[in-house]
Amino acid sequence: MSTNNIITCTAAVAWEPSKDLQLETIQVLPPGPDEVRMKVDFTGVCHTDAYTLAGHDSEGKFPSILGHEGAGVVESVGDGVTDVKPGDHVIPLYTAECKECKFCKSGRTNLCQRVRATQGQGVMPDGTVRFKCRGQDVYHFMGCSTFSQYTVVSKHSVVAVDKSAPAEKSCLLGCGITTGYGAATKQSHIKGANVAIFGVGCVGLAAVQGAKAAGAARIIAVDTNNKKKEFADKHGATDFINPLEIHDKTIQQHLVEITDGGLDYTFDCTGNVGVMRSALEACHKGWGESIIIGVAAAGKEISTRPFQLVTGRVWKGSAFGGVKGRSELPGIVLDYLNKKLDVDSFHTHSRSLAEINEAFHDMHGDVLYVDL
Ligand SMILES: NC(=O)C1=CN([C@@H]2O[C@H](COP(=O)(O)OP(=O)(O)OC[C@H]3O[C@@H](n4cnc5c(N)ncnc54)[C@H](OP(=O)(O)O)[C@@H]3O)[C@@H](O)[C@H]2O)C=CC1
Ligand SMILES: N[C@@H](CCC(=O)N[C@@H](CSC=O)C(=O)NCC(=O)O)C(=O)O
Ligand SMILES: [Zn+2]
Ligand SMILES: [Zn+2]
Repeated sequence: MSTNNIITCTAAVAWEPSKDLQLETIQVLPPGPDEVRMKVDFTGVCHTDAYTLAGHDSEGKFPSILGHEGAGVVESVGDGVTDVKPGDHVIPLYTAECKECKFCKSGRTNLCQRVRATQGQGVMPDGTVRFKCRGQDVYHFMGCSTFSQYTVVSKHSVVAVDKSAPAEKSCLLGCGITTGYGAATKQSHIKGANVAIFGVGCVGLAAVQGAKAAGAARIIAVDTNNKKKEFADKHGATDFINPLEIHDKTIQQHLVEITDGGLDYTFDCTGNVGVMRSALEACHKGWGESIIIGVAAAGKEISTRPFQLVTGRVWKGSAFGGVKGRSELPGIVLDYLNKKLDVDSFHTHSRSLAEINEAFHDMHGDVLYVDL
């Protein structure tokens, strides 16, 4: 049943790049056809939010409401919405799934394109926004905008999940954990493989966990921060290497030496293009595959000698872990509830919405959530 009321609530607005978010009273317009308005109960803060706020995203729009790692409850739905209803516990999806576009039907990717163009422009699929602040339009972000007590998303960008999942934990499945876990578990030959994961923050640790769950033989965590060793070990890494402690050779030379020719799979979870090169060149000749997960700043480019690819190494990438949100995320939430997937240990801090700028400052090296 559609609704016409405007909700007045609080949101953290990003007015301009590199400035603190401002707590504002905003108006959230009713959901239009094929749209869902939800109350956001909890949101994580992801490095991609920080990267966009810092002005590093070529698609970044201001003023906007950032945040894309949320969980909450459907408040109302527009005409044409059948998959979710008021009261459903939901997770918004920055990687939509319409189940009808060429991409969705290909069976080869999770990158649904149904709402992607307008999402990148910070607007709803009809080209308008649902947020107003101080009489001004405010842009959406990644189709989610979870740094608001209420948000509006496309029906293709939201999925209902088990009501028993605590939202302060399940919100983390809206991005970081699913991204790393999915990227590892979806590699078809990872069972018995030798794997290296570069950068073991939230995404990399989840990739470690996924590699272990999928039966990888050796899981080497590579990180410049020795404090991450304890976490990598806990999630299932067999080795921890700090590249800053490798002398007289590159990290990729070292990895190739200690793995009898290189890794079957490597994952970049740093967003650093130099690390991406190392990860590719640490792959085994003939078949090693390197998966780029990290998001590099606008204008950055990757490079390697083409010979690296001629001789069989494969460079590819992964968004949201290759996970199709509406089809697969409810199952991942169940994996969490059934203790197959550890989410709890990723929850390190809690903050109120009023403290969201502190949450950004805290984020370095940690995963946290914000109580709305
Ligand atoms: N493709 C996708 O769908 C998604 C991509 N991302 C992206 O993934 C990336 C990782 O996110 P997240 O895990 O939250 O980030 P974190 O910053 O938490 O983790 C990165 C880790 O890499 C370490 N590191 C930094 N430089 C190097 C280096 N040269 N070699 C090895 N390790 C290094 C960092 O150390 P230190 O602690 O000292 O900084 C940190 O431990 C980000 O770029 C993020 O934007 C996130 C979600 C989804
Ligand atoms: N907008 C950026 C690219 C940002 C990016 O790569 N986003 C990732 C998700 S990062 C999540 O925390 C992603 O899924 N990309 C696929 C997509 O379709 O956006 C730019 O313009 O470079
Ligand atoms: Zn994210
Ligand atoms: Zn689609």
